[in-house]
Amino acid sequence: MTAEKAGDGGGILAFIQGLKDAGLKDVARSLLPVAVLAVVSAVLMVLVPYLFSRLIDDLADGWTSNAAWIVAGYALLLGGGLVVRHMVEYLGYMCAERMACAISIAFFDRLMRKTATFFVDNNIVAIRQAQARGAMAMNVIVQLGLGVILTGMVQFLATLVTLGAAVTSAIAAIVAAYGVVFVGVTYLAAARTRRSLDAAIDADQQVAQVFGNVIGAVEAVRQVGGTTWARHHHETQMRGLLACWAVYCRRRIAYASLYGGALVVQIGMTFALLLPAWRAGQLTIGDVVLFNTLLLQLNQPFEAAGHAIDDVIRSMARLRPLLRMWQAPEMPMRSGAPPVVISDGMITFDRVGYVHADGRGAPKITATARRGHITWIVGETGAGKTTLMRLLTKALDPGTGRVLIDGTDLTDIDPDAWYAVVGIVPQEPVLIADTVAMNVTFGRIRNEARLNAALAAAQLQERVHAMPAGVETVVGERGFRLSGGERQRIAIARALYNDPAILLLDEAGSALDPATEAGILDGIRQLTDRVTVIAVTHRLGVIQPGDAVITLPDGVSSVAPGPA
Ligand SMILES: Nc1ncnc2c1ncn2[C@@H]1O[C@H](COP(=O)(O)OP(=O)(O)OP(=O)(O)O)[C@@H](O)[C@H]1O
Repeated sequence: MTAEKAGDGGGILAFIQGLKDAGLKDVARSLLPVAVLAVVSAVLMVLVPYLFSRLIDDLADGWTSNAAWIVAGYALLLGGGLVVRHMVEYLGYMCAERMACAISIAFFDRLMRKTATFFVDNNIVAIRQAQARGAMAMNVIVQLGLGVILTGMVQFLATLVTLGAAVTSAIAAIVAAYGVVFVGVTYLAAARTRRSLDAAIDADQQVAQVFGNVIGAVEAVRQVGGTTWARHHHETQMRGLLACWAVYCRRRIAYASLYGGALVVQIGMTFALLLPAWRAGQLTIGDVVLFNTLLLQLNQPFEAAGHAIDDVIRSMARLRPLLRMWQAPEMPMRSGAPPVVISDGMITFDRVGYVHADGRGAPKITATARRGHITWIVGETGAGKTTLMRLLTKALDPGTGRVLIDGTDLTDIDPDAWYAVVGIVPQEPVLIADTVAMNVTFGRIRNEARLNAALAAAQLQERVHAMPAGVETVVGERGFRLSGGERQRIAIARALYNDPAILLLDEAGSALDPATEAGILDGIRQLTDRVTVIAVTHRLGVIQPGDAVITLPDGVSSVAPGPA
């Protein structure tokens, strides 16, 4: 628990630093005028009843010329106070929304740099939930901080000053003590129930993770008759979450008696002091009215401040999943790193190996890939082919040995600089719900000639031109309006679009018919005089004489004798 809390502290600092980098300073600056207005609003909340009490005393003495002025001032301040309170509320809301916007932008930037492992551990629903809840939590913290905690504190101080002057300093001290007890009990209750609150937040995040897993695989779940299981699983999790919240709420209710007790003591003590003073003629009836109004009014900010502190603590807990993700390791980027210059295009595996957490992975490989032919990586399933490819795509860093690119250690090459020269076709193509053109260019500058050339090289040009809107055809969620082979060919076109110096294909033809795969490979072979091509395959028939083969787990580089 202690380590976790310390981690949270570090997380908050890193989080604040990240927000500063994302332009939070501007948002923070815009909070200042709202804070000033919050102070004005709090002062008015005390000034107005004070004026009213003076008016009553004036009226009790008979009508004086002052009374008209006091009534006018009272009415104006009452109206003005209302306007200022609304301004604080909505300007605070605007600042909070700006802060939420800054958080979303900064978090998105961070996600872009997260390691591949991060996306293995967290699904999109869980990430989105952490982001939305975190932004909402910051929103609550800002709004309550300005509108309730700051206002409440200033109102409290102004009331004390007013009560001290108009009534007695002893009563002011009792009220202050009540405030301290109220806020102290709130803090204590929040601290004591923090464990059950954290458990509820963690359970909530778990629900999101499972929700994302099941909804992401909904068709498969339906097809195996797993909907009852999925529903039950989700319901069990939701009930577990509810149980966590019930424990938290029950514990909080137990603290309510402390608030009640504090209020009884406060009222009893203050009236015990006040009434004898009034009977002795030391206080006017106006003073008693003022005291009563302020005391009742004072209880509100105490309660509101108590709830606000509670909400802020709850919001801090809700920030935790976001903070954890915020702090998760990122790919080491080197700002201003020079572009990678590929000269010979020689890739050397120098005793390269990687072991996953489960002890499996890629064995130590020593081999070389050159231009002039395709270098195939083959081996039985689970031998470590994809793991080796993930080392080449910098999704993983070697556990042992090095990958050298024209003699330079790949670990020392900036990811962005590397991705500018490499084309990657993963084992499972990733498409977004956008057009064919967008799925090929993927945010790179669009060039019609290159787009068409890439589609042609992927044997997709004819098929795309036959589509209703050609390259502007929308492919559906994850490209599901296309066939598996078409999705794979879009991924190939995407890899070729930027004219890469190195091409990495991980079973890129697994969903294609032999003729289409052979056609694409013929085109790729023609590129090998200027492109280093490394490809994983299970179909040994695609290997041609002159190709190089790295067989896992041995990792021996050899020239294939011919088609199998
Ligand atoms: N992220 C991971 N965490 C733990 N183990 C992993 C991870 N990724 C892969 N593995 C394990 O490492 C081993 C090698 O996996 P890899 O995907 O590299 O094999 P492969 O040769 O590409 O297999 P296939 O031919 O079936 O695609 C497998 O046993 C796999 O279970």
